[in-house]
Amino acid sequence: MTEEQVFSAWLRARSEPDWTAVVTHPFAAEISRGTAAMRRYLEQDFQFVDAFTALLGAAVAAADSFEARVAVGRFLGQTVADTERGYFHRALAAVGGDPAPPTLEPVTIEFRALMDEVRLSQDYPLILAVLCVAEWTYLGWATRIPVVGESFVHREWVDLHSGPEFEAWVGFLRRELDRLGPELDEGGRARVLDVFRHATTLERRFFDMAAG
Ligand SMILES: Cc1ncc(CN)c(N)n1
Repeated sequence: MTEEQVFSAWLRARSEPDWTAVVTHPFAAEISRGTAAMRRYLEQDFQFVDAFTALLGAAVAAADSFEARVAVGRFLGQTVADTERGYFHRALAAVGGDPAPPTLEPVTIEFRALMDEVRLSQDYPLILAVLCVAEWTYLGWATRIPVVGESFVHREWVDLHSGPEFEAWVGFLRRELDRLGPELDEGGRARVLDVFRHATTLERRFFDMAAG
């Protein structure tokens, strides 16, 4: 099977032009240069990460193998609950951000609703679809940008979403979709595509919101 034939590549190809718009988004370039207005982005993204963490927990519960539960559980415990949590606390303090902002942007509300919906479905391929979009698009922009700014707020955010460990995590999510896709019937594949596309559109709108 060629790269283009695997399920994850099929999903990504059908999520254009939004996919390319996310990984080439001007706000991502702003993050890399360290000139972006990060406060609103980080405040809203901390609310995203809360629902995303719950979704990772659902993936542990819904996965169909011990090895998959371990891979997701390890990422949840070591990266999100440790490195990423620490980053958010330090970065929000540095930019004067509110960890519990009074207002959630419409795109934040919609993204959280999508994550809650697939979490409650306990449908592993649907859960994987959202996780894969969120991580693969971030790997996409974070590995494209050549130079990062001096501030840890920008540098660590790029580091968190690039490098061999993050690549391996995205590779795992893709392989899980590639393994499960051929086992789904047409309706099942269409549902995964629907969620994948919706999440990609929300990623684009999230960056649009951050860019102001
Ligand atoms: C909106 C969004 N999408 C993805 C990621 C990467 N976990 C994030 N932090 N925020």
